[in-house]
Amino acid sequence: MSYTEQHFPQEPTGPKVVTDSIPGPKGKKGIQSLGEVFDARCVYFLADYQKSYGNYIVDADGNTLLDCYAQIASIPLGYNNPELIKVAKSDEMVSAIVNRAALGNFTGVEYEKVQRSLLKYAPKGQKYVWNGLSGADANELAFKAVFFNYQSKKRGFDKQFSSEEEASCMENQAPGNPELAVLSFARAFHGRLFASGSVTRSKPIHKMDMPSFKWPKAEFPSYKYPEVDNKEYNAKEDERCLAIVENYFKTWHCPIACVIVEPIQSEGGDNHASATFFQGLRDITLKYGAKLIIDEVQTGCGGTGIMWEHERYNITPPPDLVTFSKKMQSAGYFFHDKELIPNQPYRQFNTWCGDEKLIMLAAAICKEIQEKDLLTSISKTGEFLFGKLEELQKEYPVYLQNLRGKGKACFVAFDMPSPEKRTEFLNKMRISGINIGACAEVGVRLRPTLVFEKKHAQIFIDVLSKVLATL
Ligand SMILES: O=C(O)CCC(=O)C(=O)O
Ligand SMILES: NCCCC(=O)O
Repeated sequence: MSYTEQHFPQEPTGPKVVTDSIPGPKGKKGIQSLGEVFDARCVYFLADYQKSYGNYIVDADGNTLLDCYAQIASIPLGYNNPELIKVAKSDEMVSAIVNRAALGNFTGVEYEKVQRSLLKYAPKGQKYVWNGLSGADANELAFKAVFFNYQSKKRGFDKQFSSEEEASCMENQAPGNPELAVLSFARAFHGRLFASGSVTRSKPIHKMDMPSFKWPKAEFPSYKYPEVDNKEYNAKEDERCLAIVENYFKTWHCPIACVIVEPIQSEGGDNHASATFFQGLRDITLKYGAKLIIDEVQTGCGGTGIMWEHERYNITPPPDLVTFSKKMQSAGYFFHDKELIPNQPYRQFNTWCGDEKLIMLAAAICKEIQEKDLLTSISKTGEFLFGKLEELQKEYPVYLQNLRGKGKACFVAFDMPSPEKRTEFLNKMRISGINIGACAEVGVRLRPTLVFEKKHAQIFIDVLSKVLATL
């Protein structure tokens, strides 16, 4: 029996659309009234989460859509997963919810066990975790850890701050607030807060009008597909982009304390890079005494068929920090060098220091993935899906351009010929019962749950081929 047969015995056998448009009349009315209390302009449709089940999301009008986007890559094990519901109803979870601890100061007796249960699933080579609240928060916390470490090393790890440093930081001035930079890449997405917004480079809408850190932007490889026919070109792309990174280290007006990079740039267009590129980044950061942060917010927790996508590249030594959120539900960063724990308490601190209920959920999700071998099954689904997409691509080369993500489970994307065609495509897919995502200007991305099986992939392909025939 497959995972969904076992855990979602009532899962629909296919999508069912009962209104002429999505949202239908109830959804439209609901969104309009919601707009009085919430900025509802980005709402695609109103979902009914109590009725959503497994791989299917149900909307307010009773439309049942096969969900290939899963809350922007964030539902790991299907809607209303019974194993997670058990965890949610446990006495420990109830206590964590109604007695939310300020974890740094008033840690509960059970917390060590919770933290250890999460650490079991840390990426290879990582030993510690610091918890945050969202992907953007995780990245900003990681930057802080890096900056503290950078300055502590310079000052001497055990040395106290000087009075000049203390006075100047109260004026937002050096030396207490030094000029240090984070290098990121064109088309990167790392969040929308201030430091995370400064390293985000995918769309102006994410950062317009915000004061920003003036940090260097390198180029991320732009590969040609299929990869087998473009090996030489793609290898040159790696070299070109690595040379740009190194040049920034040589010429930037202040020290670059770290590089942040996604293993696959997701929001920015599902842009992949090779093991050579990532090892090159590792080598450059080591050469210049900088840290390497891998942002696994979207790629982590199994979406690419392995738990942490960067492990595929065997980066040696492992990255210094790995940030996570989305499918993990909890957020934060893993690391291995104890000196990334600040030299004094209360530097990396806030009221919550994470969220115990979500850390419990994260550990339960990882355990379920491991115990039910969901990485093997999602990889098999991905292989089947990609094969079918390659066949369709022969028939519709204009609409399935740059098909990418082969061998990376269902973390798959392709490009449409124009933004207008993409909008038409996404709308037609939705009204035909498939919820699917966009990325960059013309990209279409699949981000299903880890319990997306061959039968679901087949439904997707059937609808896709019908829709492609109408474009
Ligand atoms: O738009 C956002 O803030 C979420 C972005 C994201 O992670 C994505 O679209 O992949
Ligand atoms: N960054 C994704 C926001 C949601 C969307 O455009 O579909």
